[in-house]
Amino acid sequence: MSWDFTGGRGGAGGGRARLPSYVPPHLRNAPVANPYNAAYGYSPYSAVYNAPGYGQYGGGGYVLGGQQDFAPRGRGRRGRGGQRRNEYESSSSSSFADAIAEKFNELEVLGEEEAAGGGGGGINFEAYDDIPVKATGNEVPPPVERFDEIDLGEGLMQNIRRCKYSKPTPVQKHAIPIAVAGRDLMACAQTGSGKTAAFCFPIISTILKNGLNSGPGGTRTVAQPSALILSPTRELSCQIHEEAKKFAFKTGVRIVVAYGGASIQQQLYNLEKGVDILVATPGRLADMIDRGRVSLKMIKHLALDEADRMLDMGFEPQIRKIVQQMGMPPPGQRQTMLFSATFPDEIQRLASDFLKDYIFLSVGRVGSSTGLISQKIELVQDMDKRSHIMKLLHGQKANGKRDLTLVFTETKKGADALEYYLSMSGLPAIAIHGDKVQMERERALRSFKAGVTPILVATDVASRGLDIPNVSHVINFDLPKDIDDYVHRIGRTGRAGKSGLATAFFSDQNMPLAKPLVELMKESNQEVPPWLSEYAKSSSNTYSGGGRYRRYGGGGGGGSRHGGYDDYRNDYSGGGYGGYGGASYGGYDSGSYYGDNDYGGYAAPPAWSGLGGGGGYELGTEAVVASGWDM
Ligand SMILES: Nc1ncnc2c1ncn2[C@@H]1O[C@H](COP(=O)(O)OP(=O)(O)OP(=O)(O)O)[C@@H](O)[C@H]1O
Repeated sequence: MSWDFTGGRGGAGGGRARLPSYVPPHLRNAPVANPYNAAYGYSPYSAVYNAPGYGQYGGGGYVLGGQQDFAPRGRGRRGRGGQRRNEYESSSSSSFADAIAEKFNELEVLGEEEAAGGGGGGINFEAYDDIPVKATGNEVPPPVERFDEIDLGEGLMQNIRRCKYSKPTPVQKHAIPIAVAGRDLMACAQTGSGKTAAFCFPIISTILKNGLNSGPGGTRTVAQPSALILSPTRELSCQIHEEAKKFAFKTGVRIVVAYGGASIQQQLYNLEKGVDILVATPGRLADMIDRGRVSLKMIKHLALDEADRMLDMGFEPQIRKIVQQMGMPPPGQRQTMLFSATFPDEIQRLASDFLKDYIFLSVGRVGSSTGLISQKIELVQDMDKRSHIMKLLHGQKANGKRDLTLVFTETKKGADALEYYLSMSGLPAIAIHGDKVQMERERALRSFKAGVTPILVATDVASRGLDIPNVSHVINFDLPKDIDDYVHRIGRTGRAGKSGLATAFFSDQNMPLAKPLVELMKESNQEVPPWLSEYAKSSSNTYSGGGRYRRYGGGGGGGSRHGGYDDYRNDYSGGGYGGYGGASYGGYDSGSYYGDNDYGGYAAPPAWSGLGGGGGYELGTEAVVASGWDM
């Protein structure tokens, strides 16, 4: 990938997004357009990591093997000008991604042979070879090896070829046939493994088969989408919207996005033009329903991305209201699909209320990180963190490392302070968190993606789902309290078969995380520093683990089945959800992150607690309101 910031992005054509006029802190009062580019330059991000194959695990699942190389991410080619606009696109935002979508029409459609996997776009996804796959439930539809084994419809197939998705990823191989068969699905697959397409393709394909809800130019005042995709953050909803538009390009399927912090009038206007698929954050959607502008009574497909987060204590009441009390057809009359990289049992249990006769699919050592990410944990006390990160970033610069670096802090204030510190020290950094207005958030993300400000300091608002090419390094300046949050954070790198580095600063305050961190690193074949193993041993007597929910544990107290999440129904023995003994990580860490979000103003519900050892779950009494997750 090459970068040119002199007149828009890439190639020679017109109609591209201009760089934002925003000037990041380090550049204020400086005349240079892109000092990082000047100082560092950019190079292609092309490393392919050959991860060791994972072993199979038993228990009735089917196991995938063989070659699974697939094409690079569907960014397509840059270049060739033109201002043509996708006639079906909504125009809610003139984002950077919009400019890419505009160019989509220009992309060459691969020939059948190439699309069937001949070329694979030059990237070999050997990392996914022998990945363990398990599907439980009644009459599980068999997986496919190629997209054209399923009747997805010619329009969608063309777009798949345009995206240069030459082969389905493992989660797509399994999830798409299940979803196209109309089955409910709870799917757990590693970060960056292609879950978005896994739920978008079946939705688009089924809508195409069943007929469009409303063509462009309709004038409904109450929008009645037939599919709803919910995600926890505004940025993620925008990203899903952009992806879905590419998949539905020129098919006539209308996709609209609704999220907080942006003009509701514009979004309502987009809905009036007709909508088949609504991508939304919960707060804005509830607002639109309350205003009588959206009706859910025609919903045939419901997808929750980052589903464990959506059913986590901060969101669960809102989601339950939307799904159960706002006119949506009940399970059985709609299809429900839940996707995430992590799926604690307690969340699975909650989620099962929304599903009927569902299939649980786990792909990869789910809940663990992918072997594509090389993890480094360093012992750094709080007072030394700043000097340490400076060394790290300067080292990167000296090594010619020119890709993007994402730095996570625990608090919004911490993010601002670190942004300022780095900027003042001559490093081009910008912050994103929930106290920034939406425009600032979007600008920060754009500036980061474009490489203008190649260091993004973020709270957990950026920890899930975001697919940013070229993020080669994730630094946990502050480690999260919960191991699953760590999994999602480091998952911003090492995506779609590429390798990445994740460095974490571990301080005394992170002792509760030592044990789950060691387990996770071992599962991902990472080298565990001896001091961390020692910490893990000593902390395991004191702490019950670093997670809010149970991650591991064998049914009936028999230790670990495998490292990660499994269908919670396997634990069910008719008398409650007990038997979480053995290696179970229970417990709830206080200090978690239920801050403001885009529907704002709710009191954080009671915390889950006491999940280890005895089984079941109970409500605790502490309502924790803190800093990181903020939309
Ligand atoms: N079949 C495919 N061939 C090539 N690239 C693909 C394919 N499917 C998805 N991708 C690319 O892989 C990248 C990651 O996909 P996606 O964002 O859907 O991952 P994810 O599993 O949802 O990750 P996360 O858990 O972090 O949300 C995207 O850039 C996407 O375009």
